[in-house]
Amino acid sequence: MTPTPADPPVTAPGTDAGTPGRTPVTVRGAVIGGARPVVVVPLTAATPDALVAEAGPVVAAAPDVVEWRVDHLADGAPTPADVAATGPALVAALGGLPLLVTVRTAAEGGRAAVDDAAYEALQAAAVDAGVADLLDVEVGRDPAVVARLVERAHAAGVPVVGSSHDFAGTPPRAAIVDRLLGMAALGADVLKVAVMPRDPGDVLTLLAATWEASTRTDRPVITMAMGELGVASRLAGGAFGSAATFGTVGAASAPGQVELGALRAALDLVHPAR
Ligand SMILES: O=C1C[C@@](O)(C(=O)O)C[C@@H](O)[C@@H]1O
Repeated sequence: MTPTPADPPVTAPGTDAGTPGRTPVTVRGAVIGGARPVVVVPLTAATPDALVAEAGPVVAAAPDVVEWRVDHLADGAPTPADVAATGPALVAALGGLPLLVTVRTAAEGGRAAVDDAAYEALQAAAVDAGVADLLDVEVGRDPAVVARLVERAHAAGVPVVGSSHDFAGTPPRAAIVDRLLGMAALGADVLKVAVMPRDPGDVLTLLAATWEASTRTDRPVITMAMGELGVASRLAGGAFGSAATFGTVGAASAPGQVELGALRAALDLVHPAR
């Protein structure tokens, strides 16, 4: 980018040296915003039994964080009671690995066709059941719902991952940066944006926005360009300031996710000293 007088000093992402005020989020030993991106593996089973079974090989592969895609439960129609009943068994199966709880709505590429009230109830159930180490909150929902969920999570000591998905395309760089920084203003502790690239230029836009945003906030930023075109962002996003990357052990939860072993090999190349 072309620095303007208003721009803060540019520093290497993921290094504490020279990055005043960078605030990593640490959950059960996983440092989000540390020297190297954390690897997150999603679980997408539709029934409680299948979810616990799905967790087995994931735990064996030892990712940094596990994501529970609650919207896949009950074939896309989970109730708060389902969350409260299923969550503890999953947590027990995870053997101490940190759990990110996500209800991905249909509007953002997920399975849950829920209104704001139902969305809030599902998320609240996860917090109240004590199963979430991190809570994904879609910042595009009703602002009052977002504010209440952030407050509820924080009252329970649960950091919030603000999230926004654009499955239709890639907004301009400034819009992506505004979206990320806007999440911080809403109280999110980690700021996450996923976009769908239409050409390689869109991937560059996403990476440029990642770098810019990560120099303008102390909070960890997570980004990815989805689909085949975006794979480079999942492998090398850490070099541009992204604090996490989603990989698979079995089922993927979004297009373009890379198998965990291959992802780790790439991270070893991109972040050799860490
Ligand atoms: O927000 C994200 C990122 C993601 O959409 C991806 O593209 O890897 C996968 C989702 O499961 C997760 O909630």
